[in-house]
Amino acid sequence: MYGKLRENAMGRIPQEFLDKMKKLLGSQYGAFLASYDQPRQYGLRVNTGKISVEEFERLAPFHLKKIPWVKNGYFYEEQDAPARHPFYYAGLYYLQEPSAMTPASVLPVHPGDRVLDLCAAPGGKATELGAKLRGEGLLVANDISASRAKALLKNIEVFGISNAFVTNEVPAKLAEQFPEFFDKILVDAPCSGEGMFRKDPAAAGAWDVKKSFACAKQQKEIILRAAQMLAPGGLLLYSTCTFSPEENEQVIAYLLDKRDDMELLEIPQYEGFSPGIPAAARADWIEADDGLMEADALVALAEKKWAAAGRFTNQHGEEPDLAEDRYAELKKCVRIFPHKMQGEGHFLALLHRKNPADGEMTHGEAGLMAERRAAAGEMAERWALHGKTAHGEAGLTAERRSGRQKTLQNSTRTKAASAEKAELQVLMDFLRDVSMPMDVSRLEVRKGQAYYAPEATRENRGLVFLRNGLYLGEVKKDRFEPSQSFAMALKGTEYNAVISLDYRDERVIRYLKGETIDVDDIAKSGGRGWRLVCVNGYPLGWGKLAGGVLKNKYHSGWRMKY
Ligand SMILES: C[S@@+](CC[C@H](N)C(=O)[O-])C[C@H]1O[C@@H](n2cnc3c(N)ncnc32)[C@H](O)[C@@H]1O
Repeated sequence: MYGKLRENAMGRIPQEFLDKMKKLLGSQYGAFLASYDQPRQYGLRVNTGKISVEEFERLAPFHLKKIPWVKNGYFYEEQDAPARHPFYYAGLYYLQEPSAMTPASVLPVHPGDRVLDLCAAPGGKATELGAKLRGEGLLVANDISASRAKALLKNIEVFGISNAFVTNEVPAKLAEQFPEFFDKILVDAPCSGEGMFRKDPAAAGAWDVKKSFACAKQQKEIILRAAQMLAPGGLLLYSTCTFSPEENEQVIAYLLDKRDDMELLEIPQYEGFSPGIPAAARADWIEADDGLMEADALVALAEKKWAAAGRFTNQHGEEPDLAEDRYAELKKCVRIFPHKMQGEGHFLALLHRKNPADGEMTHGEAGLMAERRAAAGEMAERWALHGKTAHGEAGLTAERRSGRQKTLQNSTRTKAASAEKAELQVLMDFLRDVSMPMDVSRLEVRKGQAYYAPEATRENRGLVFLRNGLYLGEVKKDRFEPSQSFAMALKGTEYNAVISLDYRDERVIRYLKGETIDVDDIAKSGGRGWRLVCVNGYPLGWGKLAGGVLKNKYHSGWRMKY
C-alpha cells in the first residue's frame, strides 16, 4: 500500500520512495542508496555585497574548502559552528546546503535588473540575488506564509540589501500588479523535499507518495503565474529540492505546453551535474489530481492520458521517437544527485521568454519596451543630477559632503509641500555623517518612519508587504534614531563615527548579547552620540557613546541568546 513507511538500513526512508528512485535511476540506484551512509554536507555562501571571497578566506577562522560549482560557496566543518560567530551576525555569509546554492548562482542577475523571488522564505536564494544587485534595480522577495516572510525580511536586512520589496502574497495577486515586469525570476517551489532526507530525517518521516501529486499541482499554478510576470527576453529559473519527476520535468513540460514563448536554455555545466530526464515527463510517471491511487487505477489513468496526449509510452513500452519529441530538450535541465557530487539533491531548469523584438513584436509589448526605455532614461538623468557615487567608494571628502548637503537641501525644498518637511530635515541632518551613495529623491518620511525606496519602485496599493526598500529609522521630535537595518546596509567606511572591535575581543559577544560595553580605550578622545559598532570593520549595529561607555542599541530581537 502506498504511503506506508518502512524501516530499512538507512533509517526511516519510505520504501515507496526507494522504489520510485530505483525506477528513475536504474543502474545508478545502488550508488544513490550508498550515499545515505555518507555524512551530510555543510555549506556557507559568502555575501559578496559586503566582503570579497579573498578577504573572507583571509579573515574567517573556519576549515573552508571551496564548493567547485559555486563561486562564493564553501564547505565548512561542523565543529566550526559558524552560526555562533560574530561574522554571521555581521551578515558576511549565509548557511546553506551546497546544492541549494546552485539556483541563485546560475541565474545571471546584474545590478539594475528587476528580480522576483516568488517563493523566497527564509531567503537562502533571495539574499544571493540581492547581493548580486549591489543595491541597484529591484528585488521583490515574496512568500505566501506570513511567519516565513518575517524570517525572510530579517535575512534580507542582515545581508544589508537596501532595494528589496518584501511581500506576503499569492502569486496571482502579484501577477496582477507586475505583468511582464521582471527581467529575472526565481521559482524555488514548495516541494516534497526528497533531497532533504539525509540532512533532516524528519522530512523522510513526513514523506508520502501523495505529496508529489499535490505539490505538482501547486507548482504548475505558481510557474504559470511567474511566466506572466516575466518581461520578453527575461529569464526564469525553476528549482526544487526533490527528485520526483512529477514536480520537476513534468512541471517544465507543462509550462512548455502552455506557453509557446518559453524555451529551455542550457545551464553552465559542472562535471557532477546530471541532465534532466526527458522520459520522466512521460513514461509511466503520471500525474494524479486526487493523490493516492491503487496501482490498477494508476495504470488506467496513465493509459487514458497516454492515449489523449499521444506522446507517452504505454504500459507495453511503446513510445514515440525521442528525436522528434519536443520534450527531448528537457535534458537541458540539471539534476543534482548526492551520489554524483557533494550536495544533497536539487533540480534546476533555466527558461527564456522569447523576445518579440528579435522577431515580430506585439503592440502591447512594444509599448512596454518603450515605457521601460523611458524609465531607464529618466533614472539615468536622476543619477546624473544627484551625482551618484560608485559602490565600494570609501567615505566622502569634506568637500563632497558639503556639496551633497546642498543637494539634500535642494531636494528638501522640492518637498516643501509635504507635511513631513521638518522630519525630513532631521533625517538629512543625520545623513550628513553618512557617505553611503543615496538618491535623495528616494528618501521618504511617513509618520516619523524614514525609508529609502528602491530604484524601480511601483504603485503597490492592495499588496500585503512587510517592507518597501530600506527602513532607515525613526524621527523623534528633533532627533533621529537610526535602525538596525540601516546599520546593516552600511559599509564600515560609510559612517564617520565607528567603533570597530576584533572578533576575538570579548566585548563583541557582550555587545551582541545586548550589554553596555566600556570602550574608553578606543574612544580616547571622548565624544558623544551615535557610533556604528563593527567587527573587523563590518557593521553589527548601533551604540550611543557617553563618557567612554557605549549604550547598547543592538536590535533586541536579534540578540545572541547563548
Ligand atoms: C522551498 S521553500 C523556499 C526556500 C527559499 N527559496 C530559500 O532558498 O530559502 C518554498 C517556499 O514557498 C512558499 N510557498 C508555498 N506555496 C506558495 C505559493 N503558492 N506562493 C508563494 N510561495 C509559496 C513556502 O512558504 C516556502 O517558504
